[in-house]
Formats: sequence, structure tokens, C-alpha cells
Amino acid sequence: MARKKATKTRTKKKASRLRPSKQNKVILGSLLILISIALFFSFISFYLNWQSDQSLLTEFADRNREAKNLLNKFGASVSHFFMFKGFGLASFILPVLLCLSGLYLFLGIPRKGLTSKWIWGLVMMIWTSIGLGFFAAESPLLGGQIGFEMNDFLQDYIGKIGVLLLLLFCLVVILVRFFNFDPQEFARALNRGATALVPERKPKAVVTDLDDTDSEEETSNPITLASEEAEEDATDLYTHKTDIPPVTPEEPSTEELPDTGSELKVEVEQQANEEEEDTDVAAQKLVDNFGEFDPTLELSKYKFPHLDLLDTHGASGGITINQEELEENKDKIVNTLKNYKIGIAQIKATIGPTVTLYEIVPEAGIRISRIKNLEDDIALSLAALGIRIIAPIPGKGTIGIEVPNKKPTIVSMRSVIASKKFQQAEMQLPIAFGKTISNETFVVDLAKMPHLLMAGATGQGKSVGLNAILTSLLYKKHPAEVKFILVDPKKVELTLYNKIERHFLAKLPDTEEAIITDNTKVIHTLNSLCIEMDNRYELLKSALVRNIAEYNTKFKARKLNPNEGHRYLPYIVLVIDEFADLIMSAGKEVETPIARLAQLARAIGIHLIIATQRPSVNVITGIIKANFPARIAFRVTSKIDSRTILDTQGADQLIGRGDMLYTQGNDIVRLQCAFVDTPEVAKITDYIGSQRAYPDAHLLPEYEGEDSGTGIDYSIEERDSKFRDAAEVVVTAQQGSASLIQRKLKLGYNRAGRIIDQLEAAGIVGPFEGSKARQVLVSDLASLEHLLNNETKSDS
Ligand SMILES: Nc1ncnc2c1ncn2[C@@H]1O[C@H](COP(=O)(O)OP(=O)(O)OP(=O)(O)O)[C@@H](O)[C@H]1O
Repeated sequence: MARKKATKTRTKKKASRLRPSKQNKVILGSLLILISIALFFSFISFYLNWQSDQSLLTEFADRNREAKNLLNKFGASVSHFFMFKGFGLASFILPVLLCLSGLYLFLGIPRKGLTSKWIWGLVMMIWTSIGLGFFAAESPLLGGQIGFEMNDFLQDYIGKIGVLLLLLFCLVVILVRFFNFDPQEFARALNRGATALVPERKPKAVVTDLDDTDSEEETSNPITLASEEAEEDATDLYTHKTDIPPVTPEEPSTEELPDTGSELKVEVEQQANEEEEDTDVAAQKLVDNFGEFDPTLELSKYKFPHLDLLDTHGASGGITINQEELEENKDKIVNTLKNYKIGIAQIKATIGPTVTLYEIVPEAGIRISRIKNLEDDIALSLAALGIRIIAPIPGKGTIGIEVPNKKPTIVSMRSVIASKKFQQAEMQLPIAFGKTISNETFVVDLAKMPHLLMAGATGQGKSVGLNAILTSLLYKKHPAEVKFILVDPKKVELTLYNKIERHFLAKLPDTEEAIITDNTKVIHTLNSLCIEMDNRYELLKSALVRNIAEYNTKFKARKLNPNEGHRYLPYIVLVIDEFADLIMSAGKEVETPIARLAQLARAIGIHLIIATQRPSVNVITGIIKANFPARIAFRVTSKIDSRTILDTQGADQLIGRGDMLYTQGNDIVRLQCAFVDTPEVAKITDYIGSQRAYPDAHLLPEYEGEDSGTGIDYSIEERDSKFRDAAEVVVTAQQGSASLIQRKLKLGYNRAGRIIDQLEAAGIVGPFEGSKARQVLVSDLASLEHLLNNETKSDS
């Protein structure tokens, strides 16, 4: 054992001895620089004295003879070898290369790229030597013996013109590959005209910019310069940065920027750049060779559904204005308010598809609460259902009274999909919900919501709303970009989407149907989604990005290696149609994973849409509500239900048939949901389903059912006093084993086993997996804290 160690250290020592130390690099570097200087001078003096020194070449050992070369006999011999026998004038490239290598070593510059400089240097040496041999065949000293002989050799085979063409071709290769010469850029520069090429101009611009020494200007300088000159000229950036200090002292206002600070900044930036450079260059090469990664390539012929699959539902597009109705309602409002001694200074109407908004400005001195209290009286005098009073309208100094139209206009899905707003939406997951009260198409991004809670009494338009969401996404997204998980306990609402299983749906491995209709499968799917979420977080972490959009951009730019597990991540949208049914029968088993997903899944592209008929507190629990800021309320039957879903009343005053309120945290917007009928959905799914598909639905990670463990249901009070400590140990170590808890907390085996069961019941560790340690379902301490806090809140 000891001997092994000794040999190991010996080999290590050997290896480090072979690698030149810092001092040795300086010594070697200076030696190379000095040799290059010696060669340079001896080459120069060779041209002046070669004739007189020629006779000495054979008498190198004779100490009495002296050469005229600056480096005496050594200089004369070496120069003769390189200049006369070798490459002629092109030999000057050699000291340049040696000097460059010396400087790299001396200054400790990373040797990346030096080899290619040597290769290109040698290529240029040969090319110049042949070129000079060709053009100046009568003075052999210019091309050297190699140039002359190679010329001779080539001419024997391809003739003079052949050699000339070959030389020209090599010149192009050198210019393009080594000097990055771009003929198009050159042509553009010529086009810019002579004025742009006035030599004084560019440096002047740099100086004025630098004079400003504004931090923003500093960063913008290299960009403008880089685009005008060479794009990847990193040294340029460096030089401009170091140029800054000499200019700044003249400006009194920039004194607070000390020299050392700016120097430090340059160093740090350079290091970061260098690290990234490697992957960036490799990725750029891949992109150059294969183009950006295209996730849609597998189904590249996929055709998006077209507008004709949707119906107009008799709506011509605009809304018909009934002038009489308008006047009548206005008079009624004014008279009712007059009866209560409320004067109106101004009244204005905005006509929407289902309701008309009358905006009134009361006379000075009238209290808003008085109008609000008259809601029922106004409704009575207008003899209409669904009157809603908004006092005041946020952002405006007016009071709004919404009165339903006698003849509502259907907002067809076709009209919202065709709208410019939806077509041009630059959103990750655009959804066209319908139209606002002022008849504008309302488009929101599901990715920003990031989860949606939808409630409404039966028959008020929930299923149509869900179809509108799914249709919006089907019209905008390629099958590679988004996947749906559909939970449909009623078994009839979402069955049509079965046809697009292999295009757009995701499911658990080894399951027949992608659309989930029974509760155990829902629990498994939710837990599998949690695993997918953790996997995605791992991927994001290793890619050093914060969200799915950045991750996918990086993946498309080929900066992430698929061999390391990276893959293009589609968005996943989980739709649960009847949540009440689910939570009533499965309780915590459903609530816990949903809460976890809702809390954590936003950044990694998993979004939840939950719809329920019964928006009571035992269905929409505190923990769920807290994590679903975006909510939609269709008509509900009581004010309490409206409060549960929206935190305010209003949903009880809606008129049904797609009339809805939408909130994303602050304001509440009244919308008319777009109408998409079942035959239209059938047409869309048929259209998509008939196209070429993936071999299978998108597969979610496997989840081992915890059938044996479902009986464990510890309440919070029953938990062990060391429960929290144990949870922290398990999450920190990311290892769910009883023996770990036993060791760390010094507990007996039975107690540790009990705690593990409690951790499982709390959703912190996964189920028992035989000999393997249990999977830890919480990724870090912050998430654990969050989970436990929410648990206590929802319990109280
Ligand atoms: N946006 C809309 N525009 C016009 N009519 C609508 C709209 N939404 C719903 N309706 C009408 O209301 C009926 C019921 O809608 P829907 O099936 O969506 O209700 P639901 O809330 O899902 O009911 P349940 O909970 O019983 O399934 C539809 O058949 C349709 O006639």
C-alpha cells in the first residue's frame, strides 16, 4: 500500500518536473527571443557580406579567419544554410516565429493558437520562396535554393502558367484562412466610398468616445469598432481598455475612477472571455458546419392548422350597435341615479361583444360608495342580469357600469386567431382568450402567468375556455415545442385530442392512453412530472442558465452537448379538467405534487391549468391558491365562490356563456371567451392527426408507484421531533436512507425508519426502492423550507 503511494507521488513529481516551471518558461522564452534577434541580424548582414564570407564556410574551425557577418562565422553559416540553401528572403519569417514563441513563454500567455501560427508561418515561407523563385529566378538569393528547385520541379509538370495559378490560389487560401480576409466586407468597404476610408476619421471617433469615459460608452466602443474592423479581434478590445487611463486624467469629472480599478476590470473580463471562448468557438464551428439546431427537423414538413378549419359562428367580425338600446340604457341609468339625487356630469359608452360599459363621471362632491350601494337598484331599473359596477375604474377617474347587451355577439375563435395581435404575438406560449369589453383581442402568455386556475359553475363555458387555450397553442406551436398532459376525469371533454397523441401529448411509459381519466394514473403522472422538473433543473444548472428559454437558445446554438444529457426541452402544459373530483378522492397525494410543481416549475417550462366546477376552499386550498396568481372565473353561483376564486365578488354577476373575469394578480378584466365548438376541435385534431407524427407520444420519466406505501399518512403533529433535522440531512446529502439519518442524528434504527416513512408521507423522499436509497424529491434547503412552511399554513 505504502509502496503504491510512493510510486504514485514519484510519477507525479516526474510529471511536474517535465512541465516547465514559471521560471523555466521565462528563461526559455528569453533564449528564443535572443536567438530570433541573432538570426535576424545575421540574415540582414548576410545580404551585405555573403560574397566575402562565402570562402569561410569551409574553414569554420580556423580561429584565425574572421567573417564580416555581424555574428561572425556562426552567422555566416546559419544564414548561408537558411538564406542560400533554404528559403531565401522568406527565411525572415523564421526569426519572427521564434520571437513570437519566445514572447508567449516569456509573458506567460496561454499557448493556444501558437501551433497554427507556426503552421501558417511555414506555409507562407514555402509560398514566398516559390513565389520569389518564380518571379526572380535570376537572383537565387531572393528565393533560395528551395524556391528555385521547387519552381523548376513544378514547371516541368504544370508549366509557367500552372505555377502562377497555383501561387495565386495559395495566396487566396492564406488571405482567407490566416488573415480572415472577407471579399464581401472588402466590397462593402469600397462601396462606403472614399470618405469613409479617410484615415483620420476612425481614430478620432475612438478618442472622443474615450474622452467621455462613460461606462456605457466604454462597453459600446469595442462593439462599434469590432463591427467596423475585424469581428473577433479580442486584442483590440484589450488595447482600447488599456488606452483609457492615459486619457482620463485630463478630465476632472472622471477622477473617481482610479487607474487600478480599470486595470483590474480588464483582467477579470479577459479571464471570463477566455473560459467561454473555448466552448463558443467550438459551438460556432458546429453552427457554421451544420447550422443552428432545429428542433422541428424531425417533423419538418408539419403544416400548422389553417384558419378555414374554424367557424365564423355567424359573426361578421364587427359588433352591431343598437342605438335605441344604448339610449334607453343611458336614460335608465341617469334617471335611477337622479332618483337618489346623484347628478352625472358626463356619460360615455363602450360597446363590447356581450356587455356595454357605461362610464360615468359623477358631479363634484358625490361619494363613490353611494353609487356602489345602488348596484341592485340600477339592476332593477334596467331589468337586466349581470350588471357589474366598477367604482372607480382603475387608472381612470370614472365609474363603470357594465350592462349586458340584449343580443350578445359570439366571439369566434377564428376571429381571435386571425387577429393581428395573436398572429404577431412574440410570446412563448400565446393564448388568445377572447375579446375585452372594448372589443380588443386579448392575448396573454401562459409562460408568464405561469399557472392558471379556472372556475365556473356547470355550463358556463369552462370546457370551451380550455379548448380555446389548447387551440391557441395548436395554431402557434410546432409539435416539437409544446406537449400537453390532459387529465379528464369526466372522460368525454378532451377525448378528441387523442388523435394528436403522437404529435402533442405526453404520457407515462407503458401506458396505453395518453389522456388520463383515472386517479391513480394522475398521481403517478404528477409525481413523474416532479421528477421531470428536477431533471430539468439539473440540466439548467449544468448549462448555467436560469430558465427554459435561455436553455433552449443555448441548445439551438449548439453550446450544450447532447452526450452530456442535454436535449431540447419542449414546454409541458398540464391541463386538469375537473380538479374538485380529483382532490376530493385523492387529497394530499394530488395536492402535494401540484403544489410542488406550481411553486417550482415556472422556470423550466412546466405550466399547469386547473379547472374546477366547485371553487370551494377545500378544493382550492390555500397552498394551491397561493401558487396560481392567474385566475379565470366564469359565472359562479354565489358571492363566496367568487371570493374564493378571485378574492373579490363579481363572478356571480356574470351572464354565463363564456362571459368571464380574468386576473393575473392585480386588475380584473372582463372578457368574452372565444367560442370554439367540438366539431371545430375535431377538424383541427383530424388535420394534425393525419400528418406524419413521432413514433410515440412524448414520454415522461418513469415513476415507481408507491402502492405499498400509500397507507402511510402521518399528520404533522405525529411527526418525530427530529423530523425537520432529518429532512435537512436528507436534502443536503440528496440521499434518502435511514442509515444516514441514524448516523447523522445518532438515532436508533427503528426511529430513523419511522422518520423516513414520515419524510415519504410529506413528499420529501420517494418510495422504498429495494436495495437502492430512496430518491430525494426536494432539490435544496430553500425548497424544503418552502414546502414545510406551506404545509403548516394549509394545515392551519
Ligand atoms: N365563449 C362562448 N361563447 C358562446 N357560447 C358559449 C361560450 N362558452 C360556452 N358557451 C355555451 O355554453 C355551453 C356550455 O359550455 P361548456 O361546455 O364549456 O360549459 P362547462 O362550464 O364546461 O360545463 P360543464 O362543467 O358542465 O362541463 C356551450 O355548449 C355553449 O353553447
